[in-house]
Amino acid sequence: MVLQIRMRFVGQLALQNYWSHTTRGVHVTTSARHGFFRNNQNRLLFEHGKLCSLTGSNIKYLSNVGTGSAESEFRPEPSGLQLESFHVRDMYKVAVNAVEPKHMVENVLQFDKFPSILTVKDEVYTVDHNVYVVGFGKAVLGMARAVEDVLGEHIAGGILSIPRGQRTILAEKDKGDLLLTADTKIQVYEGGHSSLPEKAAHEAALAIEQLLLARQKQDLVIVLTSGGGSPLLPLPQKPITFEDLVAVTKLLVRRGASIKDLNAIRKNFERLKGGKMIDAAHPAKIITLIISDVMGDNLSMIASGPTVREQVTAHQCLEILSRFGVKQQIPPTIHAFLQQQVADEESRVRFKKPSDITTIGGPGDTKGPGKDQVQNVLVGSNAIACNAAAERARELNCLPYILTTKMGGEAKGVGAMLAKLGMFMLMCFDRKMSKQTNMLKLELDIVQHGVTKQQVNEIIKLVDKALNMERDAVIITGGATTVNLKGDGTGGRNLEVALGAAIQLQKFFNLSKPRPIADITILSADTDGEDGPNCPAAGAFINENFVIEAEMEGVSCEEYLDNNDSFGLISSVKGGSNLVVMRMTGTNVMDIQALLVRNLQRVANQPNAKQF
Ligand SMILES: Nc1ncnc2c1ncn2[C@@H]1O[C@H](COP(=O)(O)OP(=O)(O)O)[C@@H](O)[C@H]1O
Ligand SMILES: O=C(O)[C@H](O)COP(=O)(O)O
Repeated sequence: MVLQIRMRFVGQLALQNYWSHTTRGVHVTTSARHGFFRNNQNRLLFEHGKLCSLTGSNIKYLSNVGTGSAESEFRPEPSGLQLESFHVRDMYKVAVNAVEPKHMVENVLQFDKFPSILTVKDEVYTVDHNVYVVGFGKAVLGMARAVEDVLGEHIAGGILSIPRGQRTILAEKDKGDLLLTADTKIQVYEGGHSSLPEKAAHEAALAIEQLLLARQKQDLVIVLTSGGGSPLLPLPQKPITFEDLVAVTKLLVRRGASIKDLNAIRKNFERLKGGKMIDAAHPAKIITLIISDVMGDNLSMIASGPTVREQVTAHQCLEILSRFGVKQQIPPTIHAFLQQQVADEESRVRFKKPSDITTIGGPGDTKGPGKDQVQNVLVGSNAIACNAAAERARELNCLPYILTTKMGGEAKGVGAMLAKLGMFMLMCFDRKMSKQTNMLKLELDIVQHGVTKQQVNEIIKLVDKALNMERDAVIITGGATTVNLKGDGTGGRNLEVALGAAIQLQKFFNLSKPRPIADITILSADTDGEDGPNCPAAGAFINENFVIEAEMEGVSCEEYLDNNDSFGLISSVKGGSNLVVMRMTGTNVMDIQALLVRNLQRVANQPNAKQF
């Protein structure tokens, strides 16, 4: 059977072509150096005059690559996009659904109506129209709705500080179950959409402080915290002003400060963070329900630990400001605030024994006020999302391996590492390839990036198993990378991970002659649905062809990356079809990466491979 396909030229290509598809394969003649053909269903990609990839509604996998001739195998595919991209996106979406805030909170609240007893893990509370709810973060709206559903009329009041536009977006996405009830007693402030605090969030923080200061012994305060809570609760210590707080945050964010460093600063400079909320609510009891967006789920870090006591010293803050080279640029009020603290700390050390300087309620404190007043409960984390992604991978006939839920480091470097890992796995699938590329060097690079030797061995075993079981292999990672901002483009860390991966894959493919047949797909996306400020995408997925595809459209990945314009680039390639667009999800457990490496031998062995 011969299939004739009408094609149109894309880009400035001078191609002479003849393409027929028979039971045995695809035959191509081309004078193109680079380029691709595309019609509605099919895409042919050339590099250096050679056919290097073919994707389409029912054509994939070339077993012999070279100018003029190639064989293909039959495989059904949805709507012209590669199946792997559907798989990795599916894993990501299932992961996000698994950490939807409402059911995570419902899991830990057990309420007996008669006689009005609330049980949270091992703690028991008497409830009688005495519950106040405060919350700040990207996931607290759905969390508050769960509290409303469980405690109903017993809620006497409350205040939430959430990202701007979140209610509208969730309503538009048909996520009414994450919105508050019609007769809610909880007031909502919307403001802030990034690490930088905004005025509306400051007003929310002032209102929350007022609500807490008015609490009595018989009251129960439920504090809902989730990632993104820190910038949604800005309340500076005097004499620091709100504007000063914005200024110092801006300086640190631009220098690529991690959330750990930012939050250390916030705990010292602000009056509801680092456990200070316990004092504000005293003598009421507090239950804090937490969805984690920090690696390792350290509760004092999430939303800057409002109910977890930790004192950050002036010296620690000065070290952070120096490390990022911004010490000379901080506003004078902050300078004065820190100098005063240094003087206080020094006089305390001079006049007291070391055993006396333990912070009351801090680590090691057993008798400070508020010790029994607060119950901090972790209800959701990145690990839950990664496990769900792995489970989905199994359902999709892949063998998954969760490499880490603490993936940190510079975004594009992490992308490059994932690409190297993908190449390494490809060679494990097909040892012949290791003759073309130095496998040992790849392994060393991966280990240098923090993957342990034991993990490498486990990945090798995973690939062996995938070969035996005729499955594809998937590596799942979770965490949050950082970006050292230099340019003024639009983007986010996940888009930079994807671009870093694409560039690294292209380097391999340029070096390896002939160009290897590979199928490596890498997705990186933020579970909150928005990757970076003003970025309409959650992340992106790429494969080994992405850089060439970008070049075909006249754009250079490196240039865009240098300007931190990862969104600008990926949205302009193939109409942005590599973007993962979610809009706000109403949850936030950092990011997810999925690296899918196809077992090409499995595909070659498929019974329907020769149906065409
Ligand atoms: N143009 C950009 N390209 C890449 N990353 C960016 C860009 N602008 C900001 N970022 C990064 O985005 C991060 C903030 O993202 P955001 O979505 O606001 O917060 P969250 O960490 O809660 O997801 C910061 O780490 C910042 O360095
Ligand atoms: O933008 C930020 O600074 C982070 O989202 C902060 O996260 P956090 O609210 O957990 O501190």
